[in-house]
Amino acid sequence: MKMRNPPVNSLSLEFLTELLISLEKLENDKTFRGIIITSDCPGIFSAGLDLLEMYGRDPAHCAEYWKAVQELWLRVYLSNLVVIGAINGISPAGGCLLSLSCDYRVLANNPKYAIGLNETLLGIIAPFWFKDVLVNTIGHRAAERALQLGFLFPPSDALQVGIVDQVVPEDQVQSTARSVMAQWLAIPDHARQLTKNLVRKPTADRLLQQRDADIQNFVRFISRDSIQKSLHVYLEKLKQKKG
Ligand SMILES: CCCCC/C=C\CCC/C=C/CC(=O)SCCNC(=O)CCNC(=O)[C@H](O)C(C)(C)COP(=O)(O)OP(=O)(O)OC[C@H]1O[C@@H](n2cnc3c(N)ncnc32)[C@H](O)[C@@H]1OP(=O)(O)O
Repeated sequence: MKMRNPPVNSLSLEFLTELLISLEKLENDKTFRGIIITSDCPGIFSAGLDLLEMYGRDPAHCAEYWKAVQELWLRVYLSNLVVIGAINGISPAGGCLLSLSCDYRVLANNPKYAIGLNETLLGIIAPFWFKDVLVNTIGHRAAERALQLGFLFPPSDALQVGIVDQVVPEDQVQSTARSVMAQWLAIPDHARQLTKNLVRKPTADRLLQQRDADIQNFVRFISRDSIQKSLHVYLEKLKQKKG
């Protein structure tokens, strides 16, 4: 699955909906047993959640958006398919969550391709289920530092801390992802799927048990004047960077 939402594969409501529909189709087609998620935007896996879906929007829109974010996460995280991330670009925040929700992550060895949950740098916070997935992946202490400081790990650090499973030369990302897929597909589906569910269900259940409350928390938080100001400042910084 090649993500194509130029210029930066930001996860807008429309794009999330497209991804959800595509995933659902693949899940329902029994001839598919695995997917490789990668990007069609040069140098960018995904810029994460679309800031314009959270800035200057009314509460109803924010609620609809957050529901779609939750939905995509649950679908990828709990997918019965083998999901491999072929991460061929930078992957901050929501882009990192998408990567972390794969069963295996292969990152291209380019110092620009940083990955991490950088929410605090925007003046916002990673929701508890983003945090849970990071803690599950790199452990409590490393996650505590990474989350507070908004670390974006370059490939060598990303491998060392375990946020990705493999770092390979850029031209080998897709072929490595395909070899990894072959290994994973050698396992009988039912055994692998039940095991995946056993490991991941408690984390997903934490959100499933409080989805509506999570949406309300998000809407309350994102609608605060101080948070809207932080988003404004961050968006202006992105604009000014262009010069
Ligand atoms: C108490 C209870 C709390 C409950 C929950 C509360 C909290 C809310 C949590 C919300 C979670 C959010 C997670 C996220 O994912 S936030 C998004 C984080 N993303 C980023 O920080 C990345 C920002 N982008 C960049 O750093 C760069 O754009 C880049 C990806 C490195 C690419 O750089 P470059 O190639 O130089 O491209 P430009 O910077 O020029 O960007 C082109 C274009 O795209 C716009 N853009 C970039 N990123 C986003 C984005 N994420 N959303 C929307 N738009 C984006 C950028 O502004 C440019 O637009 P213009 O061409 O119009 O100027």
